Amino acid sequence: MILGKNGMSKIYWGPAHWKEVFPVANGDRQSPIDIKTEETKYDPSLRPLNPNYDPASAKIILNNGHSTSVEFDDTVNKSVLTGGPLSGTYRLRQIHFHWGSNDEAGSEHAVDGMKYAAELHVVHWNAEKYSSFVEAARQSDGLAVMAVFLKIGECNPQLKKITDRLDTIRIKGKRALFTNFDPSCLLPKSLDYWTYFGSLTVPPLLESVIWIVLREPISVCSEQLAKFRSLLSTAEDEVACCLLRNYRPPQPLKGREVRRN
Ligand SMILES: CCc1c(F)c(F)c(S(N)(=O)=O)c(F)c1F
Ligand SMILES: [Zn+2]
Repeated sequence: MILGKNGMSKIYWGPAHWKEVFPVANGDRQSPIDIKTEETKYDPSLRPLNPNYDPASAKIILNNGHSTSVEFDDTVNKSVLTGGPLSGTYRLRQIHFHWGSNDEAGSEHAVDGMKYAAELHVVHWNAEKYSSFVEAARQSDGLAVMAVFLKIGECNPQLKKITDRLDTIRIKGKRALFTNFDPSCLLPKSLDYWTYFGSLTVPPLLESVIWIVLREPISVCSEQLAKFRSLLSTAEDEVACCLLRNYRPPQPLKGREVRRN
């Protein structure tokens, strides 16, 4: 672990320093990206997305200091994603969010330079080819992440199930039971998408993600976003610091193609 002069791991110094610890940060398939809609390519071979989730798979909601996530039981093929650009069955692992310090920015991906207020990531791994999430995360086709934009507007009643629990996991490391939840309730009406080959947007930035970015946003209101910002990035024994923003800026496309269905 490389520690800076302030005793903090360089990872916590933010995206500009990640390349010092993870050289892949300057790789050829980094995420997120700014999607230039005019340059996306229609691909007739792309199939409809087929998310199939069992609400009983939901287990816990937690604050890991970098985001809040809902973790699912991924020991069996109970909640899976198939179709779209994917070959085979990808098992649901967790969902988490990215947001900013105000409503003007917060999403990781951008569309023609425009950022949304926040972004939901639904993380899956290729359980057909690999025996664990950790192994899959090291393979070029190991992970599939569905990204959903959150646009400022009406309060979102489905998101309320999550934002109402955030005050019980304010401190980094806190977790709470969270079951009977089907993340499909957070998907927009249309499952039309853009897809491209990319990476984790958080360290270790592994280039193992097939990104599936839904074109239609869901709504979120300012009061709901304020609850995400009141989460703490610090643990019990540390000076409290709010998790005000946790998005990585767009990375160079490096010649990659973005396809659409
Ligand atoms: C469970 C570990 C994990 C991922 F697998 C992942 F894909 C992403 S992200 N932002 O690229 O979707 C995370 F932020 C993350 F923490
Ligand atoms: Zn993410």
